[in-house]
Amino acid sequence: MTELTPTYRRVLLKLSGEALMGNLGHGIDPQVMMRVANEVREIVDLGVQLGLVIGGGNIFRGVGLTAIGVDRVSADQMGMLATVMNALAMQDALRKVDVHARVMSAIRIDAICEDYIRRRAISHLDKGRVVLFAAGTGNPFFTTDSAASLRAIEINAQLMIKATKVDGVYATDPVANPQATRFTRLTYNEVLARQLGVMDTTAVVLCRDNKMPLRVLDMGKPGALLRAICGQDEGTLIHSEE
Ligand SMILES: Nc1ncnc2c1ncn2[C@@H]1O[C@H](COP(=O)(O)OP(=O)(O)OP(=O)(O)O)[C@@H](O)[C@H]1O
Ligand SMILES: O=c1ccn([C@@H]2O[C@H](COP(=O)(O)O)[C@@H](O)[C@H]2O)c(=O)[nH]1
Repeated sequence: MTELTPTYRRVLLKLSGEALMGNLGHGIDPQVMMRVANEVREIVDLGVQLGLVIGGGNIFRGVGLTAIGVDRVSADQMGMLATVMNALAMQDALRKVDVHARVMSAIRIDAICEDYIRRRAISHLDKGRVVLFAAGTGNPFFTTDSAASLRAIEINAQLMIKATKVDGVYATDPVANPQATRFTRLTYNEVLARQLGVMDTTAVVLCRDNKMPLRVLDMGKPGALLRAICGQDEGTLIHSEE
């Protein structure tokens, strides 16, 4: 077996909340959680500093709640709290596989986890702890993709990974159109011009303007994360113009 060497020293990984529920209709599938925790351990064991942002779509999404009459700001606050629950669950799963992890929340919930303070987050990363950035940006009307882009830039990550339910960026949504073709490489401007819906525009623009490379890959594919971190051609790479 060939030995894997990491290409990146510090990475921000965005995990799909929805993918955490596996085949369940809601919540967290413990098997999916433990599989991801083990993959994170492999990456940390290689000496890679890892920040995590987990979505909340397996519990609440603001837009879904407004559809049943919840005020948008309250709905988004519920969505952000859902991301805190996922982060706490992942912190626990990581502890079970002997990975030191700290949840840092953008909304103050200091009886449960630390507040997000950038310098403290970087200090945790330098000590080899995984930092779970919870509660998104702390503001309504955003998504965890935007939060992931923001944190990736703030911590000077060398790569952001969006691990999701599809194995890359396609010409059209592959869930709606199974014939769609996958890109191996794209620029952010191409993503915007073609209106490729894999990530919201705010997140795309933040990454583009701050030259943050992004790899989109399948969270359900064993070993995909490790291969991406070792610079292998996994999913789709999105980058700024050369
Ligand atoms: N051009 C495209 N290429 C790839 N996926 C696309 C495209 N357009 C839309 N999608 C959809 O984007 C989805 C991924 O983004 P989405 O924000 O919905 O999920 P997530 O961020 O992984 O989940 P969560 O919000 O729970 O964290 C895919 O499941 C896919 O159906
Ligand atoms: O900065 C943020 C991040 C998230 N939200 C709300 O949380 C849910 C869940 O996040 P997903 O990215 O959809 O998984 C989101 O729908 C928003 O309602 C937020 O308000 N601000």
